[in-house]
Amino acid sequence: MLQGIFQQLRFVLLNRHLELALGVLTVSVLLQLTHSFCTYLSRPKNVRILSKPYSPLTWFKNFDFILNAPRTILRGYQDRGHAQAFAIPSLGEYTVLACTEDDIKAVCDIDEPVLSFPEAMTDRLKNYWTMYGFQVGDIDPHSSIPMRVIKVLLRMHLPVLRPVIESRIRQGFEKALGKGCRVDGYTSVSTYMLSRTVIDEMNVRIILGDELSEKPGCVDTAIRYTEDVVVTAEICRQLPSILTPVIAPLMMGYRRSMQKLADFITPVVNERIRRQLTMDTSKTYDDCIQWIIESSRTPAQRATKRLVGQTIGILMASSYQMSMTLVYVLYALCHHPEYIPPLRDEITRERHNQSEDPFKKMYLLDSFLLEVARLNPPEALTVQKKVKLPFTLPSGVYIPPGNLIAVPHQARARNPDIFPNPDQFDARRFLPKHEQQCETEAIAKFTDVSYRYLYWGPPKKACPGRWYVSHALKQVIVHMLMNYDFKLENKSDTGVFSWTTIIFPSPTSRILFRRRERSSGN
Ligand code: HEM
Repeated sequence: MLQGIFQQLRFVLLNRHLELALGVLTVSVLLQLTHSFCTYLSRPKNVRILSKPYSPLTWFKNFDFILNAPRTILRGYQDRGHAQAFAIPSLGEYTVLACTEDDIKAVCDIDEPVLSFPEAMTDRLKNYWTMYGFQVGDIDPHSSIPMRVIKVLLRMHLPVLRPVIESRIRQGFEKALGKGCRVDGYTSVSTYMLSRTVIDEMNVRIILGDELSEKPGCVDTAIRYTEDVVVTAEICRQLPSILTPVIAPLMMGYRRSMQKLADFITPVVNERIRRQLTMDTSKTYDDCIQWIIESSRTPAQRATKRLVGQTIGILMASSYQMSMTLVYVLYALCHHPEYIPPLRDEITRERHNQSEDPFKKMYLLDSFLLEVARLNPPEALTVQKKVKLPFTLPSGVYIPPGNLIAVPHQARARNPDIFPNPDQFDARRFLPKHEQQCETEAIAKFTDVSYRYLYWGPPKKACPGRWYVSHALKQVIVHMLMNYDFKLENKSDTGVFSWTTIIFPSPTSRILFRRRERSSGN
């Protein structure tokens, strides 16, 4: 019987092209209609919805969401005087945007089983297919392993890792600038590629350790892998989820970056486990692979594939947002060179003081980073959560399960009631009015979290990597400022483009670097 079905299928595929095309079209239209109807049934109530998912133009509107989501969200936020929640149909569900202080606090503070951040991320990143089978779930239900590794162990080791990070930064700059071309005494490089190379040189060492970061091809494979994940996940998001098990492996298999990365990591994991089991302490390690192994306790957590998937997951979480932030730092320094001399003075002063934490009193640097991040978030939305149980916001908006909820972070950063003169870049915005107050008042740090400034997510469960990000980015900025002069090749080439709610820096921008004559030798 099975043979008969295959023969019929073969016949249709070979001889009935027209019927086949019509069949595919009919199934697609039926799927879309069913989908629109289901989306309509689960629409949020008591809230303004910016457009209707069941209109015949839905597919075009999906394109609008893909290409213009940050602009649509900004308009929706401003139209209502920043004071009311609103909803937009995204790609198969509604995203409700919480705008009032009470709504925002509720979205930040309410978690599983009502609202879920991991589920929103799983839907988006298709972890199982893009992170070597890694899934959040029963094996480590509260993500305690990555939390301990990043929030406790990595943060604790930052002072001892400082020289290692510094040498990786130097290596990253040399590698990126080595590929540049000479222009009027400067070296011209792609701003994005420079940032990626420096950040990934550093992250690969911190996460995968000395041995792998020195292995030829490992850093480049890591860069290719994170690019592949973003492209694969975003394409799968546009298609019916039933196609993910087919499309995702095909796309991830095209350059084989995930498998190659796993091939680099697996023998190292196995060797480290062997050493742990035989109590061989002849070598010590200070990297995330080691801390993941030490933090994994149950047999399921300690399975090699799970340990490799967990490592790859952390590598992915650490990569693209950090390099995008470095691009925006470069743009800000080039567009506002007036901040370069005071930043250099602050660095020189703190070097003379030789304090244990060299960044503790670099107040301007913290304020500068807070301002760069305020105006250049990597996403238009923050605190993105999937609604798992029916949920009503304090303002009365009712959201059925299956929808998304989030805070319009980028739009809020331009709200004059929260940040006066919001469109102006002011690197001193987060500093007290008088310099003397820096010694007596609590000064804003780049790692601070608050309901007003949600760059790191919800205050009670914010990004665990923020201390590493802050520390590492400050080291990169200090290295750049003290060793190089730099300027953009074309100042107007620093725009951004968006794909759904992700905001990317322009890939065409180029930057010119030249060694400073009186380099401090950092
Ligand atoms: C500029 C760089 C970064 C930004 C802007 C950023 C921002 C965020 C945000 C907004 C969240 C979501 C929190 C939530 O809504 O619950 C998050 C989660 C997370 N981040 Fe980061 N992040 C950055 C870098 C990193 C790095 C370098 C690491 C790892 C070393 C990391 C590890 C994580 C992890 C593991 C989570 C999930 C936390 C959870 O499950 O609750 N991030 N990050």
